[in-house]
Amino acid sequence: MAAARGQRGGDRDVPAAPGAAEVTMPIPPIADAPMQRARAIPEAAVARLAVYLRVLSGMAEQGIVTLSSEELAAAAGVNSAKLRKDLSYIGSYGTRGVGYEVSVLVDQIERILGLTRSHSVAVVGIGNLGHALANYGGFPSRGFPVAALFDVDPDLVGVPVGGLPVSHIDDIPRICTEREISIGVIATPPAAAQAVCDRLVAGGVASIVNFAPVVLQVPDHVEVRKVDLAVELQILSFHVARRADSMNVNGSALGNVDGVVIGR
Ligand SMILES: NC(=O)c1ccc[n+]([C@@H]2O[C@H](COP(=O)([O-])OP(=O)(O)OC[C@H]3O[C@@H](n4cnc5c(N)ncnc54)[C@H](O)[C@@H]3O)[C@@H](O)[C@H]2O)c1
Repeated sequence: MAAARGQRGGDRDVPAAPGAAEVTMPIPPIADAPMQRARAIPEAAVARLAVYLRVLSGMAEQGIVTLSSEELAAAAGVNSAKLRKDLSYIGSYGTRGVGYEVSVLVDQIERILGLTRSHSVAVVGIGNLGHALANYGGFPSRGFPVAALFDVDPDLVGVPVGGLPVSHIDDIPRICTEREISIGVIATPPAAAQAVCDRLVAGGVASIVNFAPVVLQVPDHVEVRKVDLAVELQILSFHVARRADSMNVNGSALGNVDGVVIGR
């Protein structure tokens, strides 16, 4: 059981859309980047850095050596001013007339995101979602090997999923400690999520991705990211409603959705 619980280390929704309210996050300690420890990066910018990294990695695979901020911004779907601001957080300003060196930028972003070493992942709840996550080949190649699977269902325990046998949840603390699991993914029904979270914390897991629609209570040193596709759909719905509403206003520059007045 987690001893001290509090909200500081509790759920944080994954930033949904560019332009969402920005929460400042301290850069985690990175052994080989001591100069950057003291700086803080807005949480939404951290999410965008991960997007830039994905785009840059694809470009590196295509043999692209340098690119301009406009090119990278277009490929990442953000405006170039925001991109330059994001890259300034990591001390990367590019070279006038040349742009950014792809390999250098990849290294810098990987260091800031703490991706210079791999983070072993445990998935708990091997149902529909857990099966998909366990079988997804994209995690190991991005530095997140799935190293443990857990479920409570006796029909699943011992059965390999994605090449890894499912273990019983009673073994979460021991196996997580032995396999040095750093990230736990919770894909159980909501009623089971808190107890599963407590077991992961007891096994030394300090980063949790929670798919269950429930707010988890965790000690301060534990970071929880809550992933909720329904929230993403609701945000899209909000933007659709906002666009439709502003069209109905017939040429007016303002729209009104559910009592919220939105400037265009
Ligand atoms: N966030 C999202 O976008 C999103 C999308 C889909 C599902 N979900 C959520 O993810 C969770 C899983 O959804 P699903 O469709 O895979 O459900 P599922 O019913 O197919 O699978 C749940 C699994 O959890 C296991 N389980 C039950 N109690 C457990 C416990 N105490 N410890 C360990 N395992 C336990 C079950 O045996 C089962 O294998 C649900 O909470 C669902 O609401 C979230």
